[in-house]
Amino acid sequence: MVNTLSEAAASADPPEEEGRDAPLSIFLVGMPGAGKTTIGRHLARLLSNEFVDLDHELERRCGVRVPVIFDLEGEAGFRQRESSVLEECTRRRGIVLATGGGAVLSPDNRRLLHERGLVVYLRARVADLYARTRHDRNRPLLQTADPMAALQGLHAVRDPLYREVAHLTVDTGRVSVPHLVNRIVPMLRTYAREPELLCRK
Ligand SMILES: Nc1ncnc2c1ncn2[C@@H]1O[C@H](COP(=O)(O)OP(=O)(O)O)[C@@H](O)[C@H]1O
Ligand SMILES: O=C(O)C1=C[C@@H](OP(=O)(O)O)[C@@H](O)[C@H](O)C1
Ligand SMILES: [Mg+2]
Repeated sequence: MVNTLSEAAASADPPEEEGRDAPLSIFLVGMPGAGKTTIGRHLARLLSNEFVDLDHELERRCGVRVPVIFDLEGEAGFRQRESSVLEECTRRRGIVLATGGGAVLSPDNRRLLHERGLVVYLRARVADLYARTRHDRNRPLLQTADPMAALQGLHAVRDPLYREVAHLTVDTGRVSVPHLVNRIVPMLRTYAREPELLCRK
């Protein structure tokens, strides 16, 4: 894996329609409820970038919501579709992409994310994730008798993967979305100026 954004820029496969000088994309990763969709939308607005949510893109293409894909094709079917859309979306430059929480499970997805853009891990405590997702019925993996235990299990498996794939990590606990966005933007700017200084995990 490359270690800095400049290496990422150099190693990324340029999309056919854009050259290597096109602006890099920002890829948000993290657990369900970390705030990828919400923060991604705000961040894109502030940066005047296009916002893409991987789940919404998948839903648009399939014509059904994520839980229906899980019902019809199981998690394995969902992951295949997710990987295919991720491969396409990560080719695009200058976007803010909110991934789904499980997108990092595939080693190929992790490689594409890390090599093609700047990956930001939105980190959150399991208790906060639980509070933010407990009333939402659109996350099939959390529709269990004990969603807190489900989140703990997912976090144990995935936290090392988010750390592995990320160029930057941002703690989201007890910080409002606007504050987080205002915190992330200067980090991105510093990183873009001096990428070697900010290769944090
Ligand atoms: N930093 C935060 N503080 C409080 N609530 C948040 C924060 N980030 C996200 N939320 C809320 O948590 C819920 C889940 O956020 P979402 O963006 O869908 O997460 P993800 O896409 O990572 O699963 C939403 O209702 C959102 O408004
Ligand atoms: O954690 C996961 O495996 C999933 C997270 C969801 O996205 P969010 O992380 O935006 O909730 C969605 O992709 C799907 O329900 C699977
Ligand atoms: Mg989301």
